Amino acid sequence: MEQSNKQNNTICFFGAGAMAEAIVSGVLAQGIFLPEQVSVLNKSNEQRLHHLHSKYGVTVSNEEQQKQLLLQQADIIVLAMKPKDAVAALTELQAHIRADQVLVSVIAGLSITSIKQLIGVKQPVVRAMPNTSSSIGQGVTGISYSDEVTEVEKMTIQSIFSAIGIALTIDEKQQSAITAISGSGPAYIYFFVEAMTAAAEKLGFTTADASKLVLHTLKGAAAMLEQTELPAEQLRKNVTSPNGTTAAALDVMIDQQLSTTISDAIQRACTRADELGKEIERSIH
Ligand SMILES: NC(=O)C1=CN([C@@H]2O[C@H](COP(=O)(O)OP(=O)(O)OC[C@H]3O[C@@H](n4cnc5c(N)ncnc54)[C@H](OP(=O)(O)O)[C@@H]3O)[C@@H](O)[C@H]2O)C=CC1
Ligand SMILES: O=C(O)[C@@H]1CCC=N1
Repeated sequence: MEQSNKQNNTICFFGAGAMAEAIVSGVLAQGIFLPEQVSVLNKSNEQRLHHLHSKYGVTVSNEEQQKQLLLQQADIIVLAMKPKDAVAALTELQAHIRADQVLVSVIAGLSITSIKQLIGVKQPVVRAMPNTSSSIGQGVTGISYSDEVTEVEKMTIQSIFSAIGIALTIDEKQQSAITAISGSGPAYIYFFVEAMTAAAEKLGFTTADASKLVLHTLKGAAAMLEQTELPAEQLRKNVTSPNGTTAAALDVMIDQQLSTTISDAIQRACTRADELGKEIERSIH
């Protein structure tokens, strides 16, 4: 309770999806905000609001007048809708926002310039790219600030994202790149886990055993990276006996150019983040 943030008493999530829930869950678990300091708004999905209210005890709304009130009362507003919904939401917000409210966008591609164009230039704007691991305090967030954000506000934002993982201040130019690495990154790992689990089942393990084997292999490998501080290449070599099983598997991956596929995929995600930003810019003009 003592840890709750006294300088910023209320935070309002404009958007109630997966990313909003990951941050809400993380900040509540870490005691950064109390449930009564948090509100979450969406467009229409009642079931989703019911879930968030019953699980976290936060205030929820999709009703116009109450939404306006909650937005006006908030010290920090987090924009957490899909890029395609951003222009409509910011246009709606423009009528209610004050210059002493900090606007934090987690929307992929949406630039600080576009946000300012839609809401006015005096606003302190934060562009952040978190990931869903924030829900368990293991997130990665890249943060960029507009010139209007004060040092005190920066410290507050930094403390929020640091409480739910690691937070790096980055140049806004790097936002698409960080989106492609750590924003989307958990999905790449889950995809790899899905493929390994399916392969284990094909080799005769039950789904439960296959999942357990893969999960613990992943956890052990991540812990080895963290605890030994050895480079991944060295750890990989330690597993790979000459002419052994690992070498046989890695030969298949190398033959099928898995590294190139991963590099191309990440580059494509980075380009897609830029495209999302440009699509938003075009819809403003
Ligand atoms: N998921 C992730 O891993 C990450 C996502 N992001 C970014 O976070 C943002 C949200 O993604 P995610 O949570 O996955 O998306 P979801 O689709 O899960 O959630 C989007 C939410 O926005 C709400 N919404 C849409 N329009 C409005 C509006 N005009 N007013 C209020 N609420 C609105 C939707 O409400 P309703 O359901 O009622 O329509 C829904 O609650 C995206 O911009 C994405 O780029 C960033 C980092 C990681
Ligand atoms: O897929 C997306 O566009 C968002 C941004 C990063 C993770 N999810």
